[in-house]
Amino acid sequence: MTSPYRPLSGEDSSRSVPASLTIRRPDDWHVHLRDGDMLRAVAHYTARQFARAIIMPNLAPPVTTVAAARGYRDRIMTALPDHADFQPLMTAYLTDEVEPEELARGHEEGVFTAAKLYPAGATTNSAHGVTDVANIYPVLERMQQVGMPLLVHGEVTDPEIDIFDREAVFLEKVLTPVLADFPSLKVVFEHATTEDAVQFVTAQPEIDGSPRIAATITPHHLMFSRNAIFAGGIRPHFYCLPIAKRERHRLALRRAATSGDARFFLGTDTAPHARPAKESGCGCAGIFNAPHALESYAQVFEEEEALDRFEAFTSENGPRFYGLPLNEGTVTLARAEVEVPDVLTTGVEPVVPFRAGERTSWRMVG
Ligand SMILES: NC(=O)N[C@@H](CC(=O)O)C(=O)O
Ligand SMILES: [Zn+2]
Ligand SMILES: [Zn+2]
Repeated sequence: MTSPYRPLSGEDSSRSVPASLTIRRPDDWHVHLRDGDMLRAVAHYTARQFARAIIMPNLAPPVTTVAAARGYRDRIMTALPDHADFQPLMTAYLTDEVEPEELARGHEEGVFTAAKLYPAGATTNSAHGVTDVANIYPVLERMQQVGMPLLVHGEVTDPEIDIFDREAVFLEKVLTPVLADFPSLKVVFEHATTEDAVQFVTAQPEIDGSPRIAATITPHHLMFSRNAIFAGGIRPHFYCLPIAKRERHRLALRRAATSGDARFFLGTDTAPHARPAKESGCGCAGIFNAPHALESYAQVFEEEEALDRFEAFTSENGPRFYGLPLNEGTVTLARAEVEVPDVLTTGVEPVVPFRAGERTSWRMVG
């Protein structure tokens, strides 16, 4: 089968690529760990590579209260091997009904790091999301007051809007007024997929010399364009939301991620679904990239000849934006291949990982 990825440009022998790379321990600023059997099957992949992760709250039912977030945090820690050195950073799922005081209390008590806006119907488990951003204005007011960041799945849900345009329309119709109405609210534009989003983020003025908006970028949106979803047939394991866009956008994301600009940082959006739920007449959106996420990012930075900016993207820009300390300790990647399995069968249900059957060009070794 031909690979839908851009070929490694490492064939050029005039370029010197280090045999290994040691960086400050990284964090993952956008992760779906799920719950129950799936949580137990996947959590260790994220904890192996990352010191901390922003845990998405789109469970069924969603995580909307401080008590639910504490319970979920405990289940995550229980699912990990003993002595795992990993800190889940919890988020609240915004609904039309969420109470501003519940969020503020969760933030004050150190349970909620941030709150997540899913427009109702935009993506997996978003049925309880916000139907009109006007409904959460009192919540945004309170978040702005207490300095709690707003994380957004930035797509409009109007079925009249073409799926490839939903991110750009969200920027204009939803995010622009929110930023104007809440001038000191901090925002993370999650899983940016368009040149429009890159330009939008870089165009926003800073507050007192610090960015007030940043964006996470996934490995998969850096590695393939929408052609991969249709390469020789329909390939459900390349389907996620926001959907991959045309090549021009992928190249803009690669420039942003590797630029060293502090407003762009690592967020894998690892989103496991059991194989039957992906390989279906109506397959779920989401790509499970946790097993080799760092390896994938390293490959992109190598291809862009930007390995000197890798650590800023993986380990510095995120904590600085969130106002958290940088991690102590390091991880090391070697310029060596790993064969990604076709399917992972350690859980109750099989899950197909990102890059299944491919060889990575980097390997995390410690
Ligand atoms: N990214 C996805 O395609 N899916 C995510 C939800 C999300 O991040 O939008 C999921 O929870 O499966
Ligand atoms: Zn999303
Ligand atoms: Zn996500």
